[in-house]
Amino acid sequence: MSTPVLSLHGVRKSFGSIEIIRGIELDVVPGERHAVIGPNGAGKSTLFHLISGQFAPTQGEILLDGVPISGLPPHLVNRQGLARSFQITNIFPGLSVFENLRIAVMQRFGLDFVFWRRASHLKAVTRLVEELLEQVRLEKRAHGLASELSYSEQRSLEIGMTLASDPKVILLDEPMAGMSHEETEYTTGLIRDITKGRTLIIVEHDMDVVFSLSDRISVLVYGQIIATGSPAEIRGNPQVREAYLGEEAS
Ligand SMILES: Nc1ncnc2c1ncn2[C@@H]1O[C@H](COP(=O)(O)OP(=O)(O)OP(=O)(O)O)[C@@H](O)[C@H]1O
Repeated sequence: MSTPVLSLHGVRKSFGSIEIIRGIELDVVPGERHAVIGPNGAGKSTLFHLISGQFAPTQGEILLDGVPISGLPPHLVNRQGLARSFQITNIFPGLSVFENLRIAVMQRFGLDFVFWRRASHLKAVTRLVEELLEQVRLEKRAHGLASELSYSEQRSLEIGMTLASDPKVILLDEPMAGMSHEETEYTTGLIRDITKGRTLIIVEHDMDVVFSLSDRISVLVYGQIIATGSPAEIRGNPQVREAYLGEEAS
């Protein structure tokens, strides 16, 4: 296995006296699409909060490209190269699709106003925004208001904003939540395209999506990873079937 881009060693998280994450060991390799699945309340969201810096672990270490990030606040974790989708609430509904993406690109550079007055710099930003529009297939909607997009288009925009920082690792938290079958199929294709050559970690309840999209799957049960493997390995794992997948995997 190549050197992991994200590693968790002995990661634990307690709230008061209750331990929710109970000693996670996980290596995610560059370029893989890795899903985390598990029953309700297993700790998937908590795990994402730990990786993206919303929570600090009670114990253990998280490394991004070999650099310790555990305990860093979200904006510094983001600067190290990890981007997490923050759902539609992150979109500015009164701005156009183009303007939303431009804000995300400008945040990436984080430079002051004087920088943005240079025409050449603005042109470079516009080019990046146009590339993102193409990647998330929103070119035709560029000048419409974000609030006028369909639900799945808003998710696409939000994914585009996540890509704007050119992250090493992308975290997507239930991207298909609330989507129709058609929207789910469309968004799965989009995620497959935009994550080519990138590293994705996804939490998703739709098992068709998980098994078709992932290179590897980790199964989280009661705060512990009980198995990590290819979709075929996970499907055939008796412990996983018993603890979680049950008849869904058949
Ligand atoms: N800030 C918190 N304080 C106390 N308990 C918490 C906190 N956040 C989460 N928990 C508890 O941790 C457990 C795991 O929650 P979490 O949301 O991580 O699970 P999940 O696997 O994402 O669930 P779901 O699939 O339903 O989204 C739950 O019992 C939850 O009540």
